[in-house]
Amino acid sequence: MEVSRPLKRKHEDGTSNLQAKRVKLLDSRKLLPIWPRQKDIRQYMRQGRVLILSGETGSGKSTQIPQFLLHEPWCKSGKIAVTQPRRVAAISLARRVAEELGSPLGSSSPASKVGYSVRFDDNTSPGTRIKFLTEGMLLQEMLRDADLKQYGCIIIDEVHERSVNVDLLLGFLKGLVRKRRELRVVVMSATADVEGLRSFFEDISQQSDTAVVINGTDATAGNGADDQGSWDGFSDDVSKPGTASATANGHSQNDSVTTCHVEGRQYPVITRYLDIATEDVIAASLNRIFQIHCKEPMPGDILAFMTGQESIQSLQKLVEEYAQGLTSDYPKLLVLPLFAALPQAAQQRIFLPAPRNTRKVILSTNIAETSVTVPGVRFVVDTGKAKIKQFRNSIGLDSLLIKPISRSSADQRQGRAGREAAGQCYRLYTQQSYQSLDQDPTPEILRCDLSQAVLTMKARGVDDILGFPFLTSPSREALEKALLHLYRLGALQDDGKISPAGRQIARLPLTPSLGRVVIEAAKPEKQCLPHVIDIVACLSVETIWLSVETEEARERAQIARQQLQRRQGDHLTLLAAVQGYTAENSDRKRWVDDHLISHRAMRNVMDVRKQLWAQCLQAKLLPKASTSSIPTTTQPDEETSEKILRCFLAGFSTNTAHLCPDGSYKTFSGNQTVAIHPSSWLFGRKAEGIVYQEFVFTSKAYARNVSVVQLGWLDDILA
Ligand SMILES: Nc1ncnc2c1ncn2[C@@H]1O[C@H](COP(=O)(O)OP(=O)(O)OP(=O)(O)O)[C@@H](O)[C@H]1O
Repeated sequence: MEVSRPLKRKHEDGTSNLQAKRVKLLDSRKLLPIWPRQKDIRQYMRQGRVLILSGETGSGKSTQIPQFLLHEPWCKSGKIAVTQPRRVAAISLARRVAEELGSPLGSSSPASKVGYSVRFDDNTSPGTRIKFLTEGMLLQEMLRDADLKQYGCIIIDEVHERSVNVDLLLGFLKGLVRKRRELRVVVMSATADVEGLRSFFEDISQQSDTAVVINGTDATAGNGADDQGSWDGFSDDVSKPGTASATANGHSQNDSVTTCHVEGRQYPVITRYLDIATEDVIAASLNRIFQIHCKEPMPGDILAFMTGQESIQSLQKLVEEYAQGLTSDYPKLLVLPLFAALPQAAQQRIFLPAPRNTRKVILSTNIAETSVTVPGVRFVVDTGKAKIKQFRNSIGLDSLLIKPISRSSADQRQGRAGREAAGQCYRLYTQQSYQSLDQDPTPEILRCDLSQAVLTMKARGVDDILGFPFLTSPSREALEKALLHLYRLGALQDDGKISPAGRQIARLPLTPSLGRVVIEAAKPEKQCLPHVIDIVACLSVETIWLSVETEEARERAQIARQQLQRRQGDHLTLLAAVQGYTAENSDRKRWVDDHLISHRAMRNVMDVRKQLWAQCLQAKLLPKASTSSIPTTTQPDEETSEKILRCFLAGFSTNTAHLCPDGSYKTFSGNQTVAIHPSSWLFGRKAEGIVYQEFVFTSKAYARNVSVVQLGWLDDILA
């Protein structure tokens, strides 16, 4: 008794805190533009199986729709999946919806109703009813359960981004709603192409044997009035069932596809443009951040959209330097970077309130562009640019290019202000430039290498790739190229079906090329998987090396990193860095400082290394572990070094080049000139052949992460 009483009280306190928060948040939920539409939306979902929902940013789509549907009779036996393009949004939305429902989050309690699942982090409990997950994770789940039987409803959020994964999901879901008559699908965004989506789903009833139109009063649907349990009442402010308001363009009740538009945003956002265009967006951002900081009252955090990790880190340095020069009359500034390669814990810091008398300045890539509400943000600074993945036909590879964003991306960015109060958005480009932007981003499926997408389809039983129902069909040539690439990787058999190796690759959270490297390294004749995992983990972050800008810093780095550098190139140098770091047991911080390596990046590498190790154990690519900790790999001898590089060659045979008499390098496929990037250890050195991980375009075509290969090794592979 003595022991259990305090525990019980703690539990009760925890529950009552959650409930108090739920009640408090209910008042703000009722003010959202979507709130008065909930009865309509529930009604649409009883009558039809697919709802295409558009509504302004901040109207309440991502947080409210799953809650509106949770207690519907048709949803009782299934979970609700809500997909997000990025993990940062999936996690923050799950946290918010758990609070709004008065539920613990994820695996923290069996009573939790809300959880999330992102790459390397499944935070759900057996009681999870609403699961936020990245698009890639839902596709991964389809490997185990092709019909997604655990779900009664799939919500595809932010569909306008048109990632390859979203297009694949839409194609699979079109087939699934035909097959599973009880499944409901909601597709939503602030800037969705509603008509295109409606006609995509239009024929789900016509072509189906099983599709039936579900009547709003039949036993399957029920009227729901008694089914709400402890759900927060909605009947106070809603319109009558079935009454479509002027803005709702729901189709007839016999139609399986319904469209609905939710009008209005909660708070206004004033948008300002530059009068004269600027090229130097870093200087313009710096200027704007300090103008806001010095003129605008507190509270009011700033969210600035930059192109990538490098521009974020440069701007962070500048803002911090300038902030030191401000007098104590001004509030303090807390700069928080946000980009994909940042560890999850560091990403989540943006959601914490700023300390007293401090203004948060979040410098982000487009990962905060959609779905997220960053508490405290009143000002958005938009550079109008983003790094966009694009397939370069000339070299046959994907590369990241800095490009102007679309108008819908600009509107999404603007929508990050005005979520808790009125906001302002500063666009660092002219109004004319905004007008000339494309309305929507080009679907990724039209601009990227499709190998991963095709492998995803093959692994989920789609043999006729050309017959797959794509929302926008990629070219036949692009699909054939992907099929050929997968065939060369050994992921497809002669008959075009997926091979056993292809299945293993599809289960790894890696590109097919890197997956092939891992599979190769596990072969008995190679046996270098632990080394390869160390290297692949390093390649998952943008770079582990701290940037060195001045000549003096470069010389210092040269000396500091001398012990780690390997004449064979960057892959083995990265391996030496991981080995040095993991072998250092007393002071890793000092070790990274001594070698001019980013501690943050290295911690991230350790995280990915751990996850990859676990996945390889699960896939039986590694022998069962005798200990739970990952051993430090040994320095590879000459023979092992060759094996490691040959593994990379197996995955990246198309990323190879040979030395020409004039000292330049020409790619084997495409005969393009390519230079070794200055960040590479091989920069300025000569080798008869090279293999590289990626192409970067700045002033010219550069190969990054490069290693030496012997031309003889290539004969086997290119034959
Ligand atoms: N983590 C949070 N902290 C504070 N308020 C939040 C949070 N998440 C959501 N909200 C509130 O709920 C509102 C609705 O958010 P929600 O994400 O559901 O809108 P949305 O229509 O999906 O927006 P978008 O199209 O921009 O993704 C926000 O404007 C904000 O007021």
